[in-house]
Amino acid sequence: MGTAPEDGRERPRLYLISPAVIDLDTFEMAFRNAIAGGDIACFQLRLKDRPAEEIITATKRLLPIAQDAGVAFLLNDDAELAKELDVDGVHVGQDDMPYKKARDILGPEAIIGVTCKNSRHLAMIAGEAGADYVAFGAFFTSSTKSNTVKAEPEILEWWSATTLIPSVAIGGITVANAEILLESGADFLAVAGGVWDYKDGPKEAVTAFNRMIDKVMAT
Ligand SMILES: Cc1ncc(COP(=O)(O)OP(=O)(O)O)c(N)n1
Ligand SMILES: Cc1ncsc1CCOP(=O)(O)O
Ligand SMILES: [Mg+2]
Repeated sequence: MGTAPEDGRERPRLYLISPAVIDLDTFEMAFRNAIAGGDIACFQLRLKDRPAEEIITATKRLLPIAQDAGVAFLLNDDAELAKELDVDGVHVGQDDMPYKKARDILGPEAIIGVTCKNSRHLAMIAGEAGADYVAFGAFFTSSTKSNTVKAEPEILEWWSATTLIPSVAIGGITVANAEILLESGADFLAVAGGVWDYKDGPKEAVTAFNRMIDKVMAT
């Protein structure tokens, strides 16, 4: 997913997250529309607590679409399934498989991100262990996930001043509230509801997020 160069800030990018439950036919259309809207670095299939068969079926349908568009494809939680399905990586939380075990399963090329909530300590541990990114949040109230810890934008400032390992900001992010996170140094904006529930549809949401990123980069 890239590391910021020493001579300046790399352009932040969008990290798309699926809804926790989907109708695959409907979602495939929404996913194609989102991709048509502009730059997306990464997609995480987060079918929360759904049967493996459902995740496998969805991955087989959505992975080629992501690959054609150059969007990295990650699974949530399950490194074994990520290996079996040959996707680009996995996101693990503090109650999931430990980072090290996920790395052992997936190998050195895989993208592995770790949830760090609002904790500098967890981020240091994940970064030192070799995580490809650390995820901070939830910065805002999320309609996708209820059991979250509140994070403050200052942690993004501190992280970007401390290390070159990319940060992912997550939790209730919309076009309307993303600016502070970008100004605070977020490398990626991880968004579900802010894209899928956008008033004008997912394509326009992705376009609007990219416009916001360009605006912040220009100032
Ligand atoms: C990019 C990103 N950041 C954080 C999370 C949350 O992971 P986790 O704490 O394991 O919670 P669940 O998503 O598994 O409910 C994430 N999935 N992605
Ligand atoms: C998985 C996750 N972890 C913290 S908040 C969240 C949900 C992200 O979805 P939304 O962008 O709709 O808040
Ligand atoms: Mg998890």
